[in-house]
Amino acid sequence: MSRPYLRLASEAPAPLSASPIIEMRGVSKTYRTRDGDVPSLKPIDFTINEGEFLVVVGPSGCGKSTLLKMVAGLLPPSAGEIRVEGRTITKPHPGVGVVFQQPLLLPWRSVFANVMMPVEVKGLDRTIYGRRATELLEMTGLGDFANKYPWQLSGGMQQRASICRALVHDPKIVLMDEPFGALDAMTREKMNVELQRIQSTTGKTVLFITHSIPEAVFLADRVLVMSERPGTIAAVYEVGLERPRTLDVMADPRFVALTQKIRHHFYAQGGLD
Ligand SMILES: Nc1ncnc2c1ncn2[C@@H]1O[C@H](COP(=O)(O)OP(=O)(O)OP(=O)(O)O)[C@@H](O)[C@H]1O
Repeated sequence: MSRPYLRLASEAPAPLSASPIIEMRGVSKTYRTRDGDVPSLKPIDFTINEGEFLVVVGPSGCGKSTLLKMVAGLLPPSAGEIRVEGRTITKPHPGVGVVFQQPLLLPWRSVFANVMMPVEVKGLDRTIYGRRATELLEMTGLGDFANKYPWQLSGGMQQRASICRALVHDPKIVLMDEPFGALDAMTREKMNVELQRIQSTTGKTVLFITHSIPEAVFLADRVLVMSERPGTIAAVYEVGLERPRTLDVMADPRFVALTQKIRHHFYAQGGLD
């Protein structure tokens, strides 16, 4: 039977011409707690290529955030090695921007000052990167809100500001942990279109976590499906839909077929949540 979109992990090696930017070799995680060990990830071997949009979906508690935190250098693996741009990760890497589910903006700083935080922390040129912050705010429709405070913005606007903050120092890699989970459905769709446009125009490598299968297929070059905790790679699906994508792509028979295939995968293993 031909399976144009479904490839098992072992059958879907990275294309030969692509250059690896994030490499995971035998990466596993067991949390040591007072109540005993919590095995969270079984060994994972996976490569993300430069410029790739990789989306991870999986049941609640399967270790998605754990994986992202390890790639971010915020958490050490229990075993194995993660390499970013060829270097083993032992602490946060300057070429990586991270967006969490909550915008985590500082309420006493203006939107512009929040976006500029990585520039200050890294001691980068304020004039050059200030221009970049302004451009990013304009690009995400926040140009008129640079001098406002986070509480004067809607949830979607705050999340857009946090995305600007993750991009301001021009990281090659952006890690996003359910960034749109708290948004209403329409704002979320708009954010997906925007993120997809930003990624395809800037060529960033994105590792994105979501619970939404349509969101995953809309955004991804490849969707990595994880198994239940302790999680590991259950399957990798190649999306293959042309870019730029608009919301109309959701009516494309290939989009529908792939979302169904992934959904069936989840029902077969006991559901998403
Ligand atoms: N600091 C910690 N100490 C102990 N156990 C932890 C810790 N952080 C996470 N875990 C456990 O590790 C497992 C994986 O957690 P993780 O947050 O990575 O899952 P997830 O797939 O991101 O979940 P969700 O989709 O619900 O956000 C869970 O069973 C969780 O209880």
